[in-house]
Amino acid sequence: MFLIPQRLFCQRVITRCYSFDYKSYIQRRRLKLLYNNNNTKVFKMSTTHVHPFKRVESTQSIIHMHRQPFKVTVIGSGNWGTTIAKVVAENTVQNPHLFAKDVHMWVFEENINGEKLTEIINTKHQNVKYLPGIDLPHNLIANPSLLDSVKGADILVFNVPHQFLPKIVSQLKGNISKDVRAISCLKGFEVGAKGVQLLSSYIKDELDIQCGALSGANLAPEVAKEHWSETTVAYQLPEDFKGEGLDVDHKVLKMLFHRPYFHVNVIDDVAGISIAGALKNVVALACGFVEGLGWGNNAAAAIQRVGLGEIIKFGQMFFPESRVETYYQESAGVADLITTCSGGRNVKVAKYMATKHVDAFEAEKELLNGQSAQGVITCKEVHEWLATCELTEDFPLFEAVFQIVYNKMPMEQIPEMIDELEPFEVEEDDEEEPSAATTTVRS
Ligand SMILES: NC(=O)c1ccc[n+]([C@@H]2O[C@H](COP(=O)([O-])OP(=O)(O)OC[C@H]3O[C@@H](n4cnc5c(N)ncnc54)[C@H](O)[C@@H]3O)[C@@H](O)[C@H]2O)c1
Ligand SMILES: O=P(O)(O)OC[C@H](O)CO
Repeated sequence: MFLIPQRLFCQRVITRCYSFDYKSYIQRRRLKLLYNNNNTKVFKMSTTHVHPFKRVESTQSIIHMHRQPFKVTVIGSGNWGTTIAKVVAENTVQNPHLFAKDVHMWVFEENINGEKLTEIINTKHQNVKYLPGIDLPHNLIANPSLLDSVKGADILVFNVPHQFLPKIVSQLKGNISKDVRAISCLKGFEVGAKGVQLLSSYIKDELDIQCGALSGANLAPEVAKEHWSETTVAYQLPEDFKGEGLDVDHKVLKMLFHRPYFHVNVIDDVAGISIAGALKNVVALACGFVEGLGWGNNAAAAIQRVGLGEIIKFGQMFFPESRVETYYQESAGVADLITTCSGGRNVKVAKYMATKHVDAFEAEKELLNGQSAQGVITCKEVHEWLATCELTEDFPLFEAVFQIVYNKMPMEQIPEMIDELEPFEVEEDDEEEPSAATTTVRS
């Protein structure tokens, strides 16, 4: 009696989800109705590969029949916060078996010509200040109350400029169940008593919830206009993972963020994607300086080459769990460095500093209408951490950016500041009298 309607329902869902996506066919799995430990019916994926030109079930077929749909809240409503909220709200409508339709977006309330920004978003369905001209789904609800917006949420998507995170987290402390799962879309670090911390680790430690990250080559205005791009989501299953169909896992996250115009790859390397995302903003400032000086593409490429080296070195030194492959294989790695250095806000701010002879804060204020160039804060945090470790000389580009932004060091001196003065060892001739085994010289 029970199985018949359930099968019919299942077939209807599968029919809706047919796809002809050739590229990802090898990742697809046939849907199987299995029994879990509690003898409840759940759907799992078998390892059978499906022919690319046959109709296949997409990952949308992952259904759980015994759990309420996940309720999702986006914390933040800036340029990227609103864009990701749009992506998420589009997916919750299309996957009602998996997600609750309505997505709350916490908005730091402000008045726009006498009207509240939340009211404008909820009536005109546009964020006129931070993402003008983009229509938002009607199931995206702007909420000015942080605590009300997270009430009953199963998944929190953090997306604010990282300087505001500590205050938000302190307000949430004690008001969040430890079963909640989170994804941080922020790019930056937290530098404090615990040393240099990933923002996902900071959220995890402060709120006692599992937290992954989303990062990629994603200029928000392009994603908002639904121009194709890729991103990387990284998430590790928590120790108290409740099981497939019952808890957030890689498949659920793919369904939450993947759109036809926003292709998601889900991996485990939270540290790798977070380090790349935070530090590329510092490199982008240096890129903006040389571009603003009119030095052209060769100089910009040199900055990116040195910058990538320092990003990888930073990761290896302070987050040995991060994987070097992530930096060149994932959208969150070198691809993000390239896109940010081509057209991001950090590069714009730095170019403006070079051409208008203003400081970073003035440039940000004059150019960005309340948005944030995160490299300005990150270069200071990185400097503070490296100074604590007495390692500033090992990261000459990061240090040069800090000195230019905070100590008025002339940006024209970048080439000298980042010149690689690596010591190298010269073998003594075997036949000569033994003296010191090696001599250290500088190039
Ligand atoms: N914009 C992009 O293209 C992009 C893309 C990928 C990642 N990111 C990252 O996403 C994160 C969020 O960036 P964004 O572009 O959404 O923000 P943004 O730069 O547009 O910043 C504006 C936001 O900050 C909020 N704000 C201002 N004062 C505040 C306060 N006192 N407390 C709390 N919030 C306040 C504003 O209300 C607004 O929502 C950043 O770490 C950024 O690096 C941005
Ligand atoms: O505009 P930026 O410089 O903050 O960069 C935006 C994104 O991080 C690019 O992926």
